[in-house]
Amino acid sequence: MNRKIHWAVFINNNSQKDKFIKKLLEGPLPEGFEGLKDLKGALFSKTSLNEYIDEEERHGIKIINQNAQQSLKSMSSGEQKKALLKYIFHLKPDFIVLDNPFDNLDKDSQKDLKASLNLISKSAFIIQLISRKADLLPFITHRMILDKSTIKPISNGLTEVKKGTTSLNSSFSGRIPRPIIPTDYEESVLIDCRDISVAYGDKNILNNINWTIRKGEFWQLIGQNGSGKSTLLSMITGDNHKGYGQELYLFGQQKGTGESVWDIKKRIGYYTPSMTDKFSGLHSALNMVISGMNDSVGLYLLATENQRALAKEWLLILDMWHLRDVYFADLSTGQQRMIMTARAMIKHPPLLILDEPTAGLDDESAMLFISLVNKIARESKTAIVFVSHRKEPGLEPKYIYELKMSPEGSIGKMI
Ligand SMILES: Nc1ncnc2c1ncn2[C@@H]1O[C@H](COP(=O)(O)OP(=O)(O)OP(=O)(O)O)[C@@H](O)[C@H]1O
Repeated sequence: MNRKIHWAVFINNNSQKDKFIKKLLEGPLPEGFEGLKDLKGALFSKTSLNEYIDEEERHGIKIINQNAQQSLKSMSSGEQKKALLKYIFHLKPDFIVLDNPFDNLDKDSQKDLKASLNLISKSAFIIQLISRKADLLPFITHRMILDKSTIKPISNGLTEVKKGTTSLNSSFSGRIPRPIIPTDYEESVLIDCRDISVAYGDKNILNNINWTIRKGEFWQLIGQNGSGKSTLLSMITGDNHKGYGQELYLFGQQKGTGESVWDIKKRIGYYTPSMTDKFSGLHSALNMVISGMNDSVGLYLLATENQRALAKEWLLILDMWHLRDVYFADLSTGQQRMIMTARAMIKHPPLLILDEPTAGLDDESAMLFISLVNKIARESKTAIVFVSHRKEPGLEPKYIYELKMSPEGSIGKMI
């Protein structure tokens, strides 16, 4: 094939990305992409990965990791993306749609992925859906913006890509609303990991981790792909059976000494973007926030007046009260994340965990989201653990805990 054309399609809060991807892969082709008619396309995205994970969990069918012992779900983000790319490579598609391919990847993995994509670009057309300008692939020849459902060319460099107008830390009026009932956990130490080690078979993951999280502290957890961040989080949330018999104290009680899982869960607010896919989306923005008080999405019907009033306060702070009756599915990605964070925070749990919460957001939405997290940290007694690969401009963690990989398992240190 001759020299290839490759497109970057900038997406923002208003872009109807999913519909655009569907049209590219199933037709009718969007304007400007008619040249792809009758060509075979493949999708490289977090959503397609989640579908493969689902397939494996529900039906035990391995598709992209057929030769691996390990389940797709238990792989790190970098490992999952490598497996997907290898699978796509093997399919020999004519074009590949890349949906924010660098999300969730650390610098080294991004470099590896860039090199592989460069190679693939010699034989397949690439359409890169991109939220953050810094991610632009070097071989891209055409740039456009997806404005709602309309594709518009960018003639002059990137100047037409919307500039952020949000100023950090001044985006919300009023203070974070108080909970109806304060937490029943008043001790200063929330989580205490003493010499925690984890191995899977002969693969060492964590090596003598010592980490104490106290009331009100704002942490960022960083580390390369595969360094064990998710594994460590699963210890903290009480979900990992490898915590038994170790010096792991969750809200004052050692793991494996008859603690109730419910007592741990109710003290942690948790949000990661893939959670959003699990909701049908047919609940209003207001009801999604209310459901954070009842721990089940459907139970907003039983909400008390106080609960409704509190949810209203949150929507007002987020400047989303006018969107209260809009279906969650119809909100922009940035707005959905705000709602999910309010939902996780509404009871002021002692600990709030945000796992890669800015993945897939455009620069402006990411900035607004970070501004909300900083505000929560300043105005509540909730401790925060924010997991992210990117150095998030503007994020103001008080402490950074870093996992550094080694053959004996990652060691952790405060930096
Ligand atoms: N159940 C399991 N069986 C085998 N290996 C596992 C299991 N769970 C995790 N691992 C391995 O442990 C390592 C650490 O994975 P983990 O997901 O904790 O890393 P991470 O730092 O969160 O990575 P990422 O940033 O890419 O999400 C990976 O190599 C992963 O494959």
